[in-house]
Amino acid sequence: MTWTGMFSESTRKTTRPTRPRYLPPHMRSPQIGNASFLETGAPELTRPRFYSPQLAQSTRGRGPWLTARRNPNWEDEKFDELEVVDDTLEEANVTNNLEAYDDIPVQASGDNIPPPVKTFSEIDLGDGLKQNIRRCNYIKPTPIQRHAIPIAVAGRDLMACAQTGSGKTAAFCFPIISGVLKDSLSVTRRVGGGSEVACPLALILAPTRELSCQIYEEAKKFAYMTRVQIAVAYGGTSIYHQLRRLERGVDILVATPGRLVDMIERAKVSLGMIKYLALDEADRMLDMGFEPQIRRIVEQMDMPPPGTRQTMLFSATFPDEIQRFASDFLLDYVFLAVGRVGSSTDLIVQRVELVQEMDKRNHLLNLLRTQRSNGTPHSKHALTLVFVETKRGADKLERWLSRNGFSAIAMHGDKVQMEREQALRSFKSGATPILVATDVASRGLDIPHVAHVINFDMPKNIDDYVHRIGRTGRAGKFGLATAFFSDKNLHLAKSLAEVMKESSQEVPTWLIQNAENYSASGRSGWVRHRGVDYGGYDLRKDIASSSTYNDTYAVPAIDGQYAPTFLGSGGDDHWVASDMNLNAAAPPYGYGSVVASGWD
Ligand SMILES: Nc1ncnc2c1ncn2[C@@H]1O[C@H](COP(=O)(O)OP(=O)(O)OP(=O)(O)O)[C@@H](O)[C@H]1O
Repeated sequence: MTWTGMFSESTRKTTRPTRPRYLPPHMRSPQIGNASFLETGAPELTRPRFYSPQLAQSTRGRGPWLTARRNPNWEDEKFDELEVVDDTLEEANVTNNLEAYDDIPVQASGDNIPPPVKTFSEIDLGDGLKQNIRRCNYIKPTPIQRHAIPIAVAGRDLMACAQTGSGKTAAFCFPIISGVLKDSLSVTRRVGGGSEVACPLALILAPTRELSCQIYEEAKKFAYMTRVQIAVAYGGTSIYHQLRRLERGVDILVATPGRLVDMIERAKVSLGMIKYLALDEADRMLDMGFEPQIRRIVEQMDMPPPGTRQTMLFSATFPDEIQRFASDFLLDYVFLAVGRVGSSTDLIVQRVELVQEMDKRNHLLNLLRTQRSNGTPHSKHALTLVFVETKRGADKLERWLSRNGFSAIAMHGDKVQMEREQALRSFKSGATPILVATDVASRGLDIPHVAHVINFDMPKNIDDYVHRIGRTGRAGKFGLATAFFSDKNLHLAKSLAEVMKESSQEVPTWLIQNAENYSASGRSGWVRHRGVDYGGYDLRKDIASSSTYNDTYAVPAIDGQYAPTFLGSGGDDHWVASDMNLNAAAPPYGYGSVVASGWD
């Protein structure tokens, strides 16, 4: 029986035949070709290669689509009984274009790397989890999942980089859930003096409240009916309810660092039993903002040391200095880079426009008007995410847009948590199709139907740019990203041009010119490490050049289809984009690494 067959059978058995079938986010109505709605030269995008007419047919006209929701009675929640919202989209094109990632190069380094798999069924994940993977309609693993899951299931520490929207959440959730299932299931353990202390086996840390909620929701789906207990702890909301929940026992705790430290200090959570530690957006978690808290949690509370616990770090970007920090938390780890990491996928059409600060608002209005007249004005599914630099700027732009006939809502760190959640809900549902946000929304959020990301203000660095635009073009779908580039952003010209070039985007001549002028003026701008400052590069290779350390191994072939290619042997072969010769073809990947193509 095929997976699809089994899935249909299980839905037939449901006791609520009138309820629509659960559809995971990536199977819901996509914005195919919505990057072509701008008149001003946006490339026509073609229908994804893996479009399924059968699925589209079977869902057409059914009306409601399903979305996950937070349910306080989580224990009673049924996988196929999640909240239903009305979907007015006539043509419910259902896509699964994950084949878009097929040709992505993969670099793995470390000792004795477990080989990748081609299917989920090749890995011993446990029946319950496998059934949920089918329920989620994850037919085949994405490249990061193909490589990372076997490494993690083998118990290895892992530092993994993969492009935004390519499925990293499942890549760390599956091994954790499967590991917890294999360990005897925990309940709240009583420690000392009769006080109730929750002792989770796994801890997943994320930088924002919204992202921790999202991971929690995902993990709950993956762990549905497995008896694995999952809870979430994040700030800005009542700690009392979260503590009550923990008292009922927890195996996997998803948390933001601040709230977790609070709970540990109140002796409500102990990390003494942790076997699995995952840091999502790991580079953000270890940068200057979070590093002291993370160090405290990982090194100064009662968490078992590296070697006793398994540690997994995931992000789309991994700057050198963060890798240096991170290696303190890891033991004999595998470094995995899927794709030329940090470069965004060519699923995202990137446009950059030269706009002076004072003209930005009018420029935005024109852009949105054009979008409205060319696009699908009555569809609430073409969502636009506008990034600004400051919280005040977000509020002001929200008001300006509303005054000018565009329904917009702001989200930033000065809003209370309820307002933040409300803004996100309103945006996700399409009720307010424009979200004006600060970087609080730049990382990890998986919002279906984000068709257009506009960098109204450019971010401080190119990593943030990559994460921001990664809110569109996810799970193989197409997206559009527009950047307003002003005099204030000259330091970003070079790295922006490089990111665009590497994602096969057309780089405007004026941008290249600006980058050259900036370099010529003696200022270095955003300096990239060997052409990959924003992306993934195993730092241990630097050690290798000054010692006998040799850490790069071929990724083993699968059925002869997976022929690794050796692309060079040292730093000299690397493409260094410093001369700004951006039109010269850069080697696709390098770093003296052994690379292999995507997953088939
Ligand atoms: N194997 C799969 N098959 C189908 N869909 C998948 C698969 N893996 C992940 N997805 C879907 O892809 C989308 C993106 O996944 P996810 O949010 O994990 O990306 P990510 O790599 O963590 O992105 P970011 O870097 O922005 O955090 C989600 O909607 C998820 O449900």
